[in-house]
Amino acid sequence: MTEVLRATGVTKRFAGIVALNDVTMAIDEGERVGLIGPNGAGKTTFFNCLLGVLPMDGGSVAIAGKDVTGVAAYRRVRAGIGRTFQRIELFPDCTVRDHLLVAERVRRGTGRLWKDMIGLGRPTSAELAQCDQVLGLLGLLDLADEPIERLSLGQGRLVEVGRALMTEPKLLLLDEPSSGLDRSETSALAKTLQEVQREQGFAILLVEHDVELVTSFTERSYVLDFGRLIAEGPTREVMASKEVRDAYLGNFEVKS
Ligand SMILES: Nc1ncnc2c1ncn2[C@@H]1O[C@H](COP(=O)(O)OP(=O)(O)OP(=O)(O)O)[C@@H](O)[C@H]1O
Repeated sequence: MTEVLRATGVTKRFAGIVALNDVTMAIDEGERVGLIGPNGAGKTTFFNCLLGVLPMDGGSVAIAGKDVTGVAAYRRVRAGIGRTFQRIELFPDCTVRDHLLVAERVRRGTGRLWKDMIGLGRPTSAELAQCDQVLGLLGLLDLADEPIERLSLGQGRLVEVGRALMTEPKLLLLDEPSSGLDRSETSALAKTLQEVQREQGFAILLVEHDVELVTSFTERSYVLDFGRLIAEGPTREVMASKEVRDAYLGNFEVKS
């Protein structure tokens, strides 16, 4: 198995708070792994350290065997890490296809802002083909020319996933994809994600408060509490452990 992530001893402080304390995690290609813990445990901070959005105070990060500690975020994307956002970070007037095309240019490093600004930055046929392939995988092809503002929240989440897939990640970080979705929208999103993930073979690290989704979607989980890893192992065993239940299960949102 090839490792897509090895994070070792990741430590992050904000003023007096130790948000991450010596966190170590490894993920193999194609694995679906959960990262869970109560509010303020450090999950988003960990994502941001992996992505290079936040500098770390200690530790190292390797993506697909390449040490990216201290490396800029866009270079980490090219090394194989992708993400979706908890809050949908989309531009309401732009079409679904436009959102994906922008991401493709980030990966290739062919962002041509000056050309885009004077209308010369038309997408190439290869860019359009890749975009339509990803839209097809996610069942969004019929919506390609729709402005984002016409989409449901669930469809918007899939566009976020599509945008991340355009960078061809080996590891996709999903930040609370079920947030704001009802049970049936969450199940539909999970089903599509699972199908696409199986077909494409990338690994997923999922931050999620929805216990049902984490339990059904991930094989293994890590549990953070006050910035420390307090448990790791097969998700069902982790969820059943007393230490984990004591730490935070009372805070979990179980959707009916
Ligand atoms: N930019 C920041 N400045 C200061 N403190 C921060 C900053 N970002 C996070 N923290 C603190 O670091 C700790 C971890 O926060 P983080 O957002 O990573 O937790 P989380 O597990 O993602 O929580 P949630 O489930 O609520 O999203 C918290 O105590 C938080 O207040």
